[in-house]
Amino acid sequence: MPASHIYDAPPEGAAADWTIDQDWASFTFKQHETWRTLFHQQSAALARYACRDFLKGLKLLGHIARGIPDFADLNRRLGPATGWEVVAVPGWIPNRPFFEHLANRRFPAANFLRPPERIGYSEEPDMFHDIFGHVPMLINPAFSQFLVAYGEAGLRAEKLGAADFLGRLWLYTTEFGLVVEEGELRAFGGGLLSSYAECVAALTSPAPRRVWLDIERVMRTQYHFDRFQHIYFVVEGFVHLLRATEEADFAGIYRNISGEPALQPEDGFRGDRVYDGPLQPVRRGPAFMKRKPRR
Ligand SMILES: C[C@H](O)[C@H](O)[C@H]1CNc2nc(N)[nH]c(=O)c2N1
Ligand SMILES: N[C@@H](Cc1ccccc1)C(=O)O
Ligand SMILES: [Fe+2]
Repeated sequence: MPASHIYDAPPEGAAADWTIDQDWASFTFKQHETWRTLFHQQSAALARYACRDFLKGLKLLGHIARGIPDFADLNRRLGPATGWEVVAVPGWIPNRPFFEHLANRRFPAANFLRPPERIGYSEEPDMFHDIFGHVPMLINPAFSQFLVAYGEAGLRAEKLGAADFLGRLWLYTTEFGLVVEEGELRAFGGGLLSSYAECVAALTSPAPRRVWLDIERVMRTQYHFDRFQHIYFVVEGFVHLLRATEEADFAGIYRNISGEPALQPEDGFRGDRVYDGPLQPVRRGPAFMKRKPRR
């Protein structure tokens, strides 16, 4: 069982809002090396696979190529460019503080880094996943506002006991969401952008189901947390995602679906609008995977 940083009580040193000191000085040369390897592998691989605003956001954060970023330094750039700040958390925190941070434009980022042997895929969100996978997308105003609307909806859902249903909306958009841009299928979900292996599968494999986003359908659908998804949802664009979230009657949806069994990720569903557009071609491994010509 992989080491899991899942907390139901604030660990030693965490504040009441679950934030903790990033303790940037504690990271070793080896950990900065792991970060640099992750950064260069992922950015080389994503040029054709990531949505355009992710690539733009990554350029803005370019200095994080050098090694593990000091969040205080990162925030000096991120704040003026997006209105967000990154706050360090010890790992997976309960719904309430998580929603609270998002509603106030504070992005919770894990304060630990995956070990070198988990470079291609990590079963749990680590700092690389949060900073590389999620933060660049904050420069897209509609997506950034979607996260705020999501946090606010989460705080309301929490009162109804519906937070886990809303967690599915996060998972199938912010974690593993796909978007069509100029006719091309691209990834915007942080869980894809921080994992080359799953990003390629989500964009090129015929195996997973791909369905146009419908909020109620997403909230019915269970997910796997620590392996590749069996179904991916496709959005037409981020304004569309924001609009759908702002207009959703989450209380009504919750009443509709809470009495029915959840859909398994493998299940189809009546009314699914299947995405039948083009997939991405499988490209030869990115630069770092090309065999060096034998001298
Ligand atoms: C931010 C992190 O990468 C991950 O996406 C989110 C997903 N949903 C979550 N939901 C809760 N309640 N707590 C969390 O820490 C997270 N982490
Ligand atoms: N699989 C992602 C991390 C992740 C795990 C679980 C949920 C979301 C994201 C990665 O390798 O970076
Ligand atoms: Fe995430």
